[in-house]
Amino acid sequence: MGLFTSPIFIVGVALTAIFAFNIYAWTDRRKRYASLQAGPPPIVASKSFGQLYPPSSYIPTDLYQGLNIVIEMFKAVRKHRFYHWTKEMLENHMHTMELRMLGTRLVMTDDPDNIKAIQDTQFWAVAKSEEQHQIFKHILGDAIFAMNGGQWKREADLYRAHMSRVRDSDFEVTERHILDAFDLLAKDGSDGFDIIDRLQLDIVTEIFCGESTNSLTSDQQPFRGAMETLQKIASFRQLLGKVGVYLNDAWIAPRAVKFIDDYQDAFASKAFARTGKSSARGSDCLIDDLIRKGKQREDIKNAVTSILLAGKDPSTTTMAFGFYEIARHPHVYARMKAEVEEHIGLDRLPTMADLQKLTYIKMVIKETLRDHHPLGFNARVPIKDITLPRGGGADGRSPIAVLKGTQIIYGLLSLQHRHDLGIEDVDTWRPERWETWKPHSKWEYVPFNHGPRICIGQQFANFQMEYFLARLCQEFESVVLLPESLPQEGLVKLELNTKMAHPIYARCVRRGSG
Ligand code: HEM
Repeated sequence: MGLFTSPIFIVGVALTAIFAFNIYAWTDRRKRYASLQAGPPPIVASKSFGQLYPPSSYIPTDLYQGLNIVIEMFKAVRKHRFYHWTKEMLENHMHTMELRMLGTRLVMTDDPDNIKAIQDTQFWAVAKSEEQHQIFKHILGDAIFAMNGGQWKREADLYRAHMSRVRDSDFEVTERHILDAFDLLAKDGSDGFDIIDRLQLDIVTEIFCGESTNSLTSDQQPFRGAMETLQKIASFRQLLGKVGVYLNDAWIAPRAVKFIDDYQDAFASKAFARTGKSSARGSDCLIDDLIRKGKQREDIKNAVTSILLAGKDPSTTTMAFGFYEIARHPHVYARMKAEVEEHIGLDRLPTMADLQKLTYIKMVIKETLRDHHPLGFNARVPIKDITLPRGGGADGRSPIAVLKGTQIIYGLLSLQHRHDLGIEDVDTWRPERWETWKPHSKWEYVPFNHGPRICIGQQFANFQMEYFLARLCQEFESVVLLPESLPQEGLVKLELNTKMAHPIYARCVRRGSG
């Protein structure tokens, strides 16, 4: 065996190359920090969270550093305590910190000034990352959620025309599916989360994709099952950072990938068939409109699952947590019922003008969005070296540098639970707070985003949630949580959004039945 082929030589060369690369990367980063006149935020170093590496003494050992953090993170996710885990770290690191895990560096923050910079003042300097795009490819594809720049703006304009308002026909569609949902809710032992999720799926498929899935009237839920599998895998891949990008959903769940592909295909085929007929140019739903605007088959397939996720998941989570809280707080439900009886009565369906008068129900929704933010976290990547206003210096109030390509994760759930921002009983669900309280700044309450990338469906979502709660009050005398429901305060299941960790078993008694 020659010198150049001996294992010791090869290992030696590899180690020297890794070392040289690390030194180069380290020197480069120091230069860039110097030109931005700011350093990285505190770096999370150990299990105790208390120790920090001052940025200046940073040792170039990215590859293995952070293994302990990765292990802790997965333990927290398994116990549905990822949110607690990040919140504790953020509190111990002045609300902005750097995590180094398996070769990935990410900045995490729940500082309102940083969130303002990301969503508004430095909006064009940050983007949705290519890594996220790859990880969520089978769910979100190349549609609006993955787009950036001019392409995103054009797509958002197309969506806005359909999603930013409520049409008269939306009332009829919503009511029809709500009646199916109420039949299931009236049965003891059913899971409120499951019913609300099916309700939202049926409504959104009908309104935006032209045909309802009618999952409430079927025992088979293959689409929801496949989507849940892919969302779980994507969330897992996301936690693995760069390593996760190289995994492939099809290796882990080939059947779910195939099912979703076929499902998108079926929707696209029907939509092209509808819009292709010269006599009837399809319906006025979003999907048909996208085809009329020239979108190709692959765009339509991507749009189907994006629309379903955007239109269903956050509303489901909010409505389900709202339902859970109402079932635990009978005095809240009593006040909601009184409001509906006063402004609408029991004999007719709510109109848009009626919904505007339901100020207490609006508070119930606002409080649910505060206490149980349905997205929980969000992410962006700078497309050039930038500074964010907070997180540096001894008190965390000086700017920090975030280099191009670094993942920035911002915590919305933890932002809305910050004790130090002056919110009384911050961890208590209390709709009445909204009678006298409002956030100091709009950047302390961010359920729908602010800035250019604000939720396009905000008005539609509020309509759906208000209508559902008003109809619940008209239909059911009482909604009471059953003892078999496990407590789920602060627990969240990470599946792209922050879903409920456990089913909600409640007894819903119809008016006049008892
Ligand atoms: C409680 C319910 C909802 C909440 C809290 C919510 C929240 C959000 C948030 C925070 C974003 C920004 C995502 C990002 O920055 O990556 C977003 C985007 C979006 N939402 Fe919603 N959403 C809700 C319901 C809906 C509904 C019902 C629809 C459809 C009718 C919808 C359509 C969209 C769309 C299309 C986007 C993409 C906007 C873009 O990237 O420009 N949302 N939503």
